[in-house]
Amino acid sequence: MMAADQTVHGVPPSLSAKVVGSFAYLTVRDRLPTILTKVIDTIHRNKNKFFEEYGEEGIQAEKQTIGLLSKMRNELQTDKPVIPLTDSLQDAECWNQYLQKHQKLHGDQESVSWFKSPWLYVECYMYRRIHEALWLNPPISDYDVFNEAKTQSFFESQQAVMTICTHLEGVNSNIENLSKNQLFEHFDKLLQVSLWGNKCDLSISAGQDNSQKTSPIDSLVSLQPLILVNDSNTVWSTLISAQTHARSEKTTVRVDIVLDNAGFELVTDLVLADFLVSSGLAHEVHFHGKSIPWFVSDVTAHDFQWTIQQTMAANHKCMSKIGYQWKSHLKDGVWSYHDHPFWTQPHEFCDMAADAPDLYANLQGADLVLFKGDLNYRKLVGDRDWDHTVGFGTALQGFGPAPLCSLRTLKANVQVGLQPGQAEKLTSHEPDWMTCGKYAVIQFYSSKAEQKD
Ligand SMILES: O=P(O)(O)OC[C@H]1O[C@](O)(CO)[C@@H](O)[C@@H]1O
Ligand SMILES: [Mn+2]
Repeated sequence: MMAADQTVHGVPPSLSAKVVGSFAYLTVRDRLPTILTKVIDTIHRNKNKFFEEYGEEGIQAEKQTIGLLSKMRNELQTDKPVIPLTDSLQDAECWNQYLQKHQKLHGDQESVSWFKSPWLYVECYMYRRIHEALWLNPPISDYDVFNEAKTQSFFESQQAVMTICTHLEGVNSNIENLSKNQLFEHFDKLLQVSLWGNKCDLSISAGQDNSQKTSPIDSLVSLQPLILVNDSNTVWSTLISAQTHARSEKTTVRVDIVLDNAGFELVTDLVLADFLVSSGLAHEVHFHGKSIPWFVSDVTAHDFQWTIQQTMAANHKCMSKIGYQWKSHLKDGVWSYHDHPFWTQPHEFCDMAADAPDLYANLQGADLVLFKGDLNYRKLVGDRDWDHTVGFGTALQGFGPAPLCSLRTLKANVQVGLQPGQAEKLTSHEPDWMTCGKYAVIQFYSSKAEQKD
């Protein structure tokens, strides 16, 4: 039987809470129970709302959901085995098969547990169990327990949202007269705004306010040295060659954005997508979101529509104008929103071709796929204990449906593709450089000829 903590064919072990004192360990020991306690509090605080909407049934559902969540928190804190899902949702079978696969790998059921199993697996599992607890309790099955935090974070970033919309409006108003160099400069800025938008997630802060308070454009220069890998030139040349190819073949350029967080980050992604379309760099943008509430702040279909509605309804001329533009992009099919159960499963992305072949085939139709955020990065590289100098292409382990780029602020202790000595230097100055959210990467990979490693 293969031990999960061995390096197999050069692939290092998964990060796991079994390494006492590691970031994974501290997350499972401290941050996940804190998030669960907040979830329980939120449901309890909404008791009267449930009563008003559903009467006594709503109160019963609230109690039972809290019971299930407290039980899970106890399982987590006492390192109990991971148990199968009991709801009959579409993906439950797949989750249970994944569990069986891990049990077989270890030879016994006890060793698949909160602290002993891969961190990526158990952290994803916690969010799926939160969904199960609600789902088993109609009439509150569809309640998004993170909704309040997401809307609050959007409103707390209002000033920054207005600034970025005003900036975009200025760029768009003159876009036809811009030289290629000027276009690149705007592209580069908006790519970085979208990158730093990823600082604003609510999972690393265990649900505490983490919104954008300063001007997203003015801060770019001072943030530049904190980008540890910056492949924005390659991303640009990928788009330019896609454009040239599309012209000669009379086809279109399609960019996919695998979204991460709602709130300010989503606005920065929409701003980038708007620029891609208005500059003619892309003709179509496909957004990919989550089909269930996920990692506190991740975008669901509801958050996506809500954000566009709020932008339209804003009492600010540029913002509202841009909101209407976004709505018409959706109506015209220039933009589209997609979700797929694979995004809320625990798999590494190298499993996608085998486990979600339809999604893999879909992404193959893109000229560029942008993966936002930390969790997507962890899944791209399998959340494994890679040496920092291993190439991004190697860590992807065969995943590469299209040229891709990760835009990620570092919030978990995995990072590949660094120069020899770069990690050591960072560690000597700032031991928590991988988890403090201060550093970032714009990291590109393509299996085509221009690939980097
Ligand atoms: O929203 P992001 O950028 O994916 O960040 C969420 C990250 O926060 C964490 O909860 C930090 O441990 C990770 O699990 C996850 O990678
Ligand atoms: Mn997130």
